[in-house]
Amino acid sequence: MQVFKYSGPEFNPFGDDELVVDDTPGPWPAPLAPGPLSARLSLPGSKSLTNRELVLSAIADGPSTLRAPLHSRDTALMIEALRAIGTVIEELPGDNAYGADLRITPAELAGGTSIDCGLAGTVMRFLPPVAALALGPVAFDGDAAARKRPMRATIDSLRALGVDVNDDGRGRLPFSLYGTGSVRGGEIAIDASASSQFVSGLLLVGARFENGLTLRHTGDGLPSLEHIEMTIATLARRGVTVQSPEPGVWVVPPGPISGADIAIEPDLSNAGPFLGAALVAGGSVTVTGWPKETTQVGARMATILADMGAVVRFDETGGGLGDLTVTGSGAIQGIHLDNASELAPTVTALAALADGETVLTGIAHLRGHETDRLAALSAEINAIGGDVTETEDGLVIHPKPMHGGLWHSYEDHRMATAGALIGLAVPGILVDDIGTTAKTLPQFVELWMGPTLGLSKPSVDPLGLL
Ligand SMILES: O=C(O)C1=C[C@@H](OP(=O)(O)O)[C@@H](O)[C@H](O)C1
Ligand SMILES: C=C(OP(=O)(O)O)C(=O)O
Repeated sequence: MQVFKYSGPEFNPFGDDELVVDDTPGPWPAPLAPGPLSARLSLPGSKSLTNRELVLSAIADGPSTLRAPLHSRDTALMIEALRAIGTVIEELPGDNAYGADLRITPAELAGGTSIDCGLAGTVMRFLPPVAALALGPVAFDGDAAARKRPMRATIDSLRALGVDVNDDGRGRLPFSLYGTGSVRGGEIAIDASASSQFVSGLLLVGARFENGLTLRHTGDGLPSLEHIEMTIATLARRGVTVQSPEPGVWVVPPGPISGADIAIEPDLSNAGPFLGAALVAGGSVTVTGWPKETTQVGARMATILADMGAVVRFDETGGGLGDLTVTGSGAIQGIHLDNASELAPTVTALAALADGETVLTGIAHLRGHETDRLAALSAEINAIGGDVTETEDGLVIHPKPMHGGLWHSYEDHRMATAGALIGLAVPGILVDDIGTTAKTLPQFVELWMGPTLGLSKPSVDPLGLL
């Protein structure tokens, strides 16, 4: 693990001290904001879009090219998994700031292999239905933390589709399946209340099942509907039309999936902490390459930050893209927000620094994310003097002065960035494992210290703007 720390006195990031990189594992002193910000940055590709497009490219009728895909732990795991079952994935020459474009050539899928899901929900929920199309056994496992994440709907749905699955009955990783080279498909019902990824994983592959797929969600509320919409939109671009005759029911007809040339949008959820920094420190942060139309839930950050007191501006730059600029005064308003999805850790960090109460609802399923995010956020903020209460389906945050201390990341990239955000305003926050940001944004520290805070020379400047 690479750890970044200052060569000078801790908690004094404003002097002449140089940013040095060393390899000694240790906590990362989150820098205080040096004053109002004036930052402009571009971000690497979306995890959710990259991993959907990788899957669709692997089961398409012809080759695909992914432009500006995300290169991070979660996408590397997806690439390795698809290669393990036979897909050819090559890096194309080029000089992208955030890593190579990818050429994906589908091949006959073969089992006889094992897949490491790491802690990636998209790998553990999207890959098993793909592997079921392969000939031969495929074993799935992941990090110790991944063995706690809900997997029952994936396991049960594969069985209902006629796939032979071997598991220990806990509805968790590890398990293995025995592909026969085809999947019968047809009509099934699942309880997807623990994760929208159960639905997305099946919809992505449904057109490849002999009878297609009719999927009915039977449980309580369905979380992260935006992510299901994203799945349907990525399928539509490849010629697969998913019908939804009633809420919670989706029909995927059997048929072809086209190869495609796809430009991946920047990750708007990962933009959250950077844009939120303007609210904490004051000043402005601009994220370039922001798509005018998108299915990413991260786009909601623009409205959320406006509701929390920011001035948000979108300047079109052409080609359906623009610059999103968030300007803050340093004052933050509390909000009531339902279904914050993967944005919840960022919003909670901001709420802890706000002037009034924040109530987050509709996020009970965050207990099954990289860690139990409701427990982790309340434990960490309360440990540094804050006031967060867990409710049945969310959090209530009351602003309270906080003090420095060790901030635990729980192997969760969004817990680590939440610590960095609080550290902008609270002196002495030490994030125990900032390296966990590599799950979806390996350049987090460079972008945070460089373009955002102006504390170091950025080594990533894709648009030559900095
Ligand atoms: O499909 C996806 O790309 C995702 C769906 C969501 O999962 P849940 O529905 O489990 O929250 C989201 O939180 C995750 O970060 C990415
Ligand atoms: C929940 C998340 O990840 P995953 O794709 O592993 O579910 C997340 O990125 O916030």
